[in-house]
Amino acid sequence: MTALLSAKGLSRSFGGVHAVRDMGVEVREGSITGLIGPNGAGKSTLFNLLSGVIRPQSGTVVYNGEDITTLAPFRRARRGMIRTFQLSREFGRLTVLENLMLSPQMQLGERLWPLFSRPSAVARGDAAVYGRAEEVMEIAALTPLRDAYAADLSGGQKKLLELARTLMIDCDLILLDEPGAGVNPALMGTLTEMIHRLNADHGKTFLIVEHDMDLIGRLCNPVIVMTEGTFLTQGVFDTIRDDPRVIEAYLGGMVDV
Ligand SMILES: Nc1ncnc2c1ncn2[C@@H]1O[C@H](COP(=O)(O)OP(=O)(O)OP(=O)(O)O)[C@@H](O)[C@H]1O
Repeated sequence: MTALLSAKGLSRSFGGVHAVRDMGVEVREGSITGLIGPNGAGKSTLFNLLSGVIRPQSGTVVYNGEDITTLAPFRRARRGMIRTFQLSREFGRLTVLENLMLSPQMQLGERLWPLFSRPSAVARGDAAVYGRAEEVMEIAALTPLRDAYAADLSGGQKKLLELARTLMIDCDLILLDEPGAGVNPALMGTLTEMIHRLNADHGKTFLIVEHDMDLIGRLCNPVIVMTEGTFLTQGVFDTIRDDPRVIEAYLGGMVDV
């Protein structure tokens, strides 16, 4: 399999802190690749560099053979690469359906104002967008919640909505930032199953940053380990878990892998 996303020599400092230094990463097409590391290892900064939220001070990011190092996030989205955020970014006073219908405009950098100034346009919507929203709600088990306000959803339901919103545009690569954070065990099963199905049945490639090792172990191959801003190792989860260098990196932070 070829690399859908590849980054080389990425570095980014904040003041004197080298959050990411000389970091390389490859995400194979069709994989669910995990990214782990102790607190402060640089995972979120790397995610921000890969998704274009911040620019690297050195290094390159290549997606689908194209150098996208300096492209804005919405331009990356237009090329088929979408990300979610650790804290869900839904509109609390809109329903699940309305959030989904707004999502393409948001992700593709189009103007939102006309939609808010003409709320009936959201309700009516474009037939194709409405149809896609119905499909996505089915995939994400959100159909029973279609008219619920996003603000009233549980933490786990918000994570499902966040993931569902990425499906509203035609994307190949989804970057998930801690999808399991704040999700109760019952919904964790639904979320894990959804990611698995999107990969196996819909051909989506994933890069997932996650602290929940159960989710990483169940879904991800390979698993990339970062520590102190840079690449430590990568491999299958069972090997990574027993690697003394990985244990040492985590034990420095007094956390079991
Ligand atoms: N905007 C910023 N300004 C200053 N320092 C920052 C900034 N962003 C990140 N850092 C620092 O860079 C280092 C890496 O942080 P980062 O959030 O990328 O790590 P992480 O692996 O995602 O951590 P966690 O697992 O706790 O979310 C940390 O020392 C952090 O304090």
